[in-house]
Amino acid sequence: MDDPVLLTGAGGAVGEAILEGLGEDYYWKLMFHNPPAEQPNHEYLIGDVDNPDDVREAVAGVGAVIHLAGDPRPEAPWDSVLSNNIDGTQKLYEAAVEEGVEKFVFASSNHAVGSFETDQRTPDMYRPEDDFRLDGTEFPRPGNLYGVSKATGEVLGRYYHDEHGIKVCNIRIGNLTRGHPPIDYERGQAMWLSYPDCAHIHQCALEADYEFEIVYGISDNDRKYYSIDRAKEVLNYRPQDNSAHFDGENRVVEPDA
Ligand SMILES: NC(=O)C1=CN([C@@H]2O[C@H](COP(=O)(O)OP(=O)(O)OC[C@H]3O[C@@H](n4cnc5c(N)ncnc54)[C@H](O)[C@@H]3O)[C@@H](O)[C@H]2O)C=CC1
Ligand SMILES: O=C1O[C@H](COP(=O)(O)O)[C@@H](O)[C@H](O)[C@H]1O
Repeated sequence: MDDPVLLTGAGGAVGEAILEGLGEDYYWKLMFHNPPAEQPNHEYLIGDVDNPDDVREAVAGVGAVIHLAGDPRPEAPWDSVLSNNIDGTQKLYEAAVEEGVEKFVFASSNHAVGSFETDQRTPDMYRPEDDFRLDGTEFPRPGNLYGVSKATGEVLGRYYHDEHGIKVCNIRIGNLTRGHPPIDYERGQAMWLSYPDCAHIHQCALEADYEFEIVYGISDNDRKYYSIDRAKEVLNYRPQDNSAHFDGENRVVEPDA
């Protein structure tokens, strides 16, 4: 991607992981909701994705969008996910297709499919010997209204791709934590996404050739109930991390050189 890339939600955790890994690799246009504490090293603007003027300004001149902005709380109430996640995503898509943006990468979530984790399947599905896998072809099954908003974001992408041709990659992000996987949390270890793998999968989504995709964004954990085969095949995703390579906070196996 040679054109500038808009990163919404740039001040958050996922934005931090992406900029740490790819800060030098693209001409970034960062969108913050509130003024950042430190002066960014990249072009930036302050705005609300639920404001049509702000999103028009944000997409001006960019070739791709990584859309992270929104309310990330699994317990977020409907009025918040309706405005920040659903309306905000729709307004951004509308502005992006009007601008002729080529690619739109959407931060979807494990919570879009949270209700697959039934009492019958858990906790076995969080363990390495269990072979239950979701692969991105399944219909969403959210377990909360936040998950509904993420599933809706995916469907908005389907519509804007089919009717307007924009290339769309929905990444159902697992559990991003810095440095090491969550501790004493089997589910979180099974869907861990390391900071380097988070940056890498977003770079893959900016560079690969596809039309409309739904992939899982997790590291290559021994324990997993999300398949990463589609991300490997279509995006050429090659994760370096695995939650099994950690004992608590300590890495006990180095990533392959
Ligand atoms: N961190 C994780 O493990 C996961 C994150 N995600 C998704 O990734 C995205 C980023 O998540 P995080 O970085 O963890 O969250 P975060 O809360 O750290 O960052 C979100 C950013 O979006 C901004 N924002 C919120 N509403 C906005 C609006 N109306 N207009 C403009 N900006 C707005 C906030 O100011 C914040 O900087 C979210 O969409 C979240 O749902 C999905 C799955 C897992
Ligand atoms: O979508 C998200 O998922 C992560 C992981 O979910 P959790 O239920 O294990 O906490 C969550 O931490 C993050 O806030 C959310 O945006």
